Amino acid sequence: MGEKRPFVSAIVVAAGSASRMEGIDKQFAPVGGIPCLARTLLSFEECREIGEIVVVTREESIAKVADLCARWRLAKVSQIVRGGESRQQSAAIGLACLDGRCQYLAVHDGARPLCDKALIRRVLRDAIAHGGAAAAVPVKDTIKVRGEDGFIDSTPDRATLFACQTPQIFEVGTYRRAMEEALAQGRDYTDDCQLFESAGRRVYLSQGSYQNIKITTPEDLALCEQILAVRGE
Ligand SMILES: Nc1ccn([C@@H]2O[C@H](COP(=O)(O)OP(=O)(O)OP(=O)(O)O)[C@@H](O)[C@H]2O)c(=O)n1
Ligand SMILES: C[C@](O)(CO)[C@H](O)COP(=O)(O)O
Repeated sequence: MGEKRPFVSAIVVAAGSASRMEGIDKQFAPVGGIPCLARTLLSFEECREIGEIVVVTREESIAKVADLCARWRLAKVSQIVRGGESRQQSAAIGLACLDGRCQYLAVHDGARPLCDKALIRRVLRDAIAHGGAAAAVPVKDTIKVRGEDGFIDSTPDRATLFACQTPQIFEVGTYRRAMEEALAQGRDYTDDCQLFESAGRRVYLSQGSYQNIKITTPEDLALCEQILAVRGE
């Protein structure tokens, strides 16, 4: 008999303001002919280890996201809720909606539509082994720390530097405690690893993918199309 698989929930955060997108609503922008958010959600839908998906969006987009879920037959989406002022607040709102069976929680940016199910599985395997894991890739450039005067202060050893991505997957009890403490103390982190680490827990860096880009500025949409063409999709 194999071991019982844990119940894994996903929170897809898509309630940002896309202020660097020059007016494009990136969650609904087409990526390979499919709205970005639908493509993101399909990867989690198709990953058999994922038991439910909570989508956090802007209030004015809730009906549009519901239509998108119906159109793309996203049966695992259990709730679509209004997000908060910061990414962490949006994650906290999603956290409050999870199925009581949830043991591991995957947090993923709605704006990363090229994450595939193999990547989700890889991070989940590491999260189960270590309590928490995040997709990450080695940085390609030499990174400089700039001083206030505009000159280079230092050059960290590149071999130790990784760009962190999502999904980031955690044992849910610790994540919940870390979130409660951070909210109570007014701490607000840009990613969930920092939150998990604030509870004294370590996060393993899993092998991410250079294709798993976050749509942040308009040229990232063109980059997505090129990546899909390389993949033959
Ligand atoms: N209050 C917020 C802020 C961000 N996000 C989500 O977190 C992910 C990563 O954030 P980012 O790419 O920075 O998105 P935006 O906040 O939309 O972009 P910007 O910072 O350019 O305004 C996105 O999927 C975004 O929708 C969220 O759910 N709620
Ligand atoms: C979580 C994240 O995607 C890791 O790269 C990132 O920190 C979120 O992006 P933001 O621009 O800081 O909201």
